[in-house]
Amino acid sequence: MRGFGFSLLRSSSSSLHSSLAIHTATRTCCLHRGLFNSSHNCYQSILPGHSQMHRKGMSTALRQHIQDLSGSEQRLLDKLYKGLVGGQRASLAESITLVETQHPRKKELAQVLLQRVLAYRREQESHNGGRPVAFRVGLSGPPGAGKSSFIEVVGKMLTERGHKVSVLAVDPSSCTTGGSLMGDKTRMTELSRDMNAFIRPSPTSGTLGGVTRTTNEAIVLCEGAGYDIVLVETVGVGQSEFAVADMVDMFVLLIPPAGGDELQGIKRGIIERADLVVVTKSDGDLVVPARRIQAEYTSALKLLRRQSKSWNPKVVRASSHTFEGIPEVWAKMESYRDTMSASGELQGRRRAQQKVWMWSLIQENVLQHFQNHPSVRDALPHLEERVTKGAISPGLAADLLLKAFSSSSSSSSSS
Ligand SMILES: Nc1nc2c(ncn2[C@@H]2O[C@H](COP(=O)(O)OP(=O)(O)OP(=O)(O)O)[C@@H](O)[C@H]2O)c(=O)[nH]1
Repeated sequence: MRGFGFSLLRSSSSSLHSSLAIHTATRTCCLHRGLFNSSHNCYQSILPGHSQMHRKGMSTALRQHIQDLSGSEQRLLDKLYKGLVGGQRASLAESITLVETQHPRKKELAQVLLQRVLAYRREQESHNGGRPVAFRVGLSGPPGAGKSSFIEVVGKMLTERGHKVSVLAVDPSSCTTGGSLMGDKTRMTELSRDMNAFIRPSPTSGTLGGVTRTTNEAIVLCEGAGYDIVLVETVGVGQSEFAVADMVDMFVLLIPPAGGDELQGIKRGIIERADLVVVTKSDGDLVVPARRIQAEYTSALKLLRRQSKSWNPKVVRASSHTFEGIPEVWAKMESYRDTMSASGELQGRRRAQQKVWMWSLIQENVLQHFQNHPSVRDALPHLEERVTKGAISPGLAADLLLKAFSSSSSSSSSS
């Protein structure tokens, strides 16, 4: 029910828009309301696949969107959609740029495109016996763990085997500092030249919530463009690895064969989320420490609560330099996918992720509306100053701001 989940999700944020009376009745808002006011059946009516939709005519909800589009907007979306489902990389890149935009109208256009891609992907899934068309793998590890080297060799191996691989890199540093932990050097040089691979860094600004949304949406677009393996990479810093773990089928932790200090940054919580731990750089002099780390993590994992009824997390060693262990790592990943899919847990995980995604969107939107609300903006500098001087407590300041927000929201919505 992915398409349904997504439609509902957009409508939730839309309902917030209107109920909080943040937006006036602009054309943009009409697009939102068109979707929000549509009946439950309208959401379901966008579920039929692409060709079915064309046979029966477009769904009401989607048609409502399309009526509000100008001719040039419609042409742009048609061009992007056709290029994307036709597997054109340029169209995929342009579509991801559209979902990353901050421009309100373009954001709306991105949602129309996503609805169409979701409907198309559902059709693909139904041809696939209801099974997901792509395998989503999250990869995380401390800086220098060997992530890009690993993705490069695994990605090359997979494209040689006939897969289409996309790599989405989520860089948490871009959210806080505007800098980049991952983007400053050339990464995955060979894979980036491979015509069956698509590599895309996360946007360089915005909140983690924003990056989470755009990464989730980029995954949908990559799958629509025919990429059957989607790798989502992140550095093990901040909360981004938890966000990534919440958007993939399998979460893989990459650990270098380093001493205790270097491993201290690895959070216990994230080890619990790992379905597979790969000890990297297991070659030459590093084989001995790699074996030690493998043994340590194997015993540590035994003490942790099991996440799945059908899969026990494993710890393996691999070297991107010698290629030793790389095919075995992929074999473990396939075995995970098959086991979890057969038990239905994979599908269950995806369903649960839809809810997490919805709430992260709501959080992002509500906070943004709150911060942009005129009454909040007016009161904020003064209250912040009083809080920092210790004149009032943070709790009281928060209460006053929330009161200013809710009283003027309710008066504007009742007028
Ligand atoms: N010996 C050995 N060195 C490796 C291997 N894989 C990566 N390295 C080295 O480890 C260093 C870091 O590798 P990267 O692949 O850039 O690691 P990363 O995790 O992507 O690093 P960030 O981009 O900083 O997050 C480089 O100097 C690599 O040459 C390996 O399999 N064996």
